[in-house]
This record gives sequence, structure tokens and C-alpha cells, in this order.
Amino acid sequence: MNKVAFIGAGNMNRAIILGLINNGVSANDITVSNPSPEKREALAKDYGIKQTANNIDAAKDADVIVLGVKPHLIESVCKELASALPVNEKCFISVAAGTTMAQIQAALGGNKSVIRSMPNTPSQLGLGVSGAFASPQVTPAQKAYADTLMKATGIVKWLDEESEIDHIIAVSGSGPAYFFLFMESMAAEAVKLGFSEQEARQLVQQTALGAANMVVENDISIAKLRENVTSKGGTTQAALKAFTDGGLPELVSTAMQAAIARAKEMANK
Ligand SMILES: NC(=O)C1=CN([C@@H]2O[C@H](COP(=O)(O)OP(=O)(O)OC[C@H]3O[C@@H](n4cnc5c(N)ncnc54)[C@H](O)[C@@H]3O)[C@@H](O)[C@H]2O)C=CC1
Ligand SMILES: O=C(O)[C@@H]1CCC=N1
Repeated sequence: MNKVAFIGAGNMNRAIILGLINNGVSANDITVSNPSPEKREALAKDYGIKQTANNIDAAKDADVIVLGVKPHLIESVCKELASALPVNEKCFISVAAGTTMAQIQAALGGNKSVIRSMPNTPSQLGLGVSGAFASPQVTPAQKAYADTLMKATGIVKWLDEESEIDHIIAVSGSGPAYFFLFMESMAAEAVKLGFSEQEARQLVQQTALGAANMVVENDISIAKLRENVTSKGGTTQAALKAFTDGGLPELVSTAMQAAIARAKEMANK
């Protein structure tokens, strides 16, 4: 079991493909399909993987098929593949938010091997997080192979309940965008303070990188790391008071619950 097809050459599949290539998966074992040529051709040119406009051609020799199209297209892509391929022999990994196991299996024509995975875009750096929930039909060999694939892009958390996928979405699937918004806001203020856009980006990205690495490298709580920056009566305390007075912790909770609610709403379309 070593051939993998990616249906869709968009942001998420591209991030996973880059993660796999950077971790030594052979380009010969990877095929990507996408209706329009630009993104799939760029992937083929840059990384040597195979590409095609035809989903069935991409998937026919694959052991694992990663479904990386927008949620509203997952069912039609599954029906297309099931109409032409022996889907009992394959393992499908859907990365879509808000498309349920039941919907995917029904579109594939029954109880097939399906894994719902929720990755995130830092997968392209090998720094991704993937939550994964497997249907009972997934064999131990398929699960082991899917685990290896996902681990090439970062850490993997296997889930016991499908509903936990929505929680992974709220934390790590959508999570990079929360940090990007925060960094954008800091950079915009840095520009207002007189730094050039390039300087502002450099200051903010290095601060974020340093803070994230301090969390990774130090075996102490994140709260303690925050306290270590916060001199009593000093500048950080003044800034943090503005955040808490403005309701930042509650707002983070509201935002994450909104992501969960939206995932459920998408599933009930
Ligand atoms: N972008 C992210 O950070 C994450 C996205 N996801 C999931 O990944 C999936 C894809 O999202 P993105 O990559 O952001 O979207 P995207 O729009 O960047 O990529 C989707 C790609 O699918 C292609 N496509 C459209 N119809 C197709 C078809 N019939 N057959 C093959 N390819 C087709 C499009 O041309 C496009 O290149 C979604 O279901 C989303 O929920 C999951 C986790 C994180
Ligand atoms: O925004 C979305 O719906 C997808 C799922 C998680 C990240 N991007």
C-alpha cells in the first residue's frame, strides 16, 4: 500500500502534498487531480508528482484517496469515483469540514473504508495537526498507512467519536487563521507606529515564532510564560489589561464555538 491520490489541488491538499514530499514520500507515488490546470501543473513542476484533470485517472491505481475539495463537492466527487472504481479496495480520507461520515459513505455506495481527517495548513512545514476518525471498515493496514501519511505532515490525534472532528476544527483546523489575524492586527499597529510593512512583518513574525518556540521548549505552563513577561505595574500588564477588559478570553471562546456551530450547520445543509 503506497499510492496516494489527491482530489483537488487547493490550499489544504497542497499543504499535505508538500508535507509528504518534504518528509521523503516518493513523488512517483503521488497523483493530484484538479479541473483547472494551474495549481496541479505547478505542483507537478515543482515536486515531480503526477497530475491530471481526471479524478478517476488520478484515483484508479491509488490505495488511498484524499478528498480535498470544498465540502459541498465531496458527495458528487465520491459518486463520480464510486461509479467507475472498485471502491471496496480503497481507503478514502476526507479532509472536508462539515461533511459527515454517513454522507460520504452514502455517496460511495455503502459502508466503505473512510477516514475523516481534519488537518491544517502548517502541514506543509511538517508542523501540522490532524485529527482523524475512522469508519469501522478501515483495516488495520489502511489505518497504519493513513497514520504514516498524516504523521509526515505533523502530529496526529485519532478520535473515538466523529463529533470530536468539529472540536479539532475549532482548535487546530481553523486555528492558524486566529493567529494570523492577531499577527495582522499587531503588524497594522506597528505600521501606524512608523515601521515599514516589511519591518512590521519581521518584528511580528519573530515575536510569534519566539513565543511559540518558548511554549514548545519550556515545560512550564503557558500562563507562567505570560507572567514571566508581565512586570508588576509595567507595560505588558497595561496591554494585557486592555485585552481582558475588552473581553479577549470570552471572545476566543465565542469564536471557537462559532466554528463548531458552523461545522454542524454545514453538515445539515
Ligand atoms: N484550508 C484549510 O486550512 C483547511 C481546509 N480543509 C478542508 O479542505 C477542503 C479544501 O479546502 P481548501 O483547500 O481550502 O479549498 P481550495 O478552494 O483551495 O481547494 C479546492 C480545490 O478543489 C478543486 N476542485 C473543484 N472541483 C473539483 C472536482 N470536481 N474535482 C477535483 N477538484 C476539484 C478546486 O479547483 C480547488 O483547487 C475543504 O473541504 C475544507 O473544509 C480542512 C482543514 C483546513
Ligand atoms: O474554514 C474552513 O471551513 C476550513 C476548515 C478548517 C479550516 N478551513
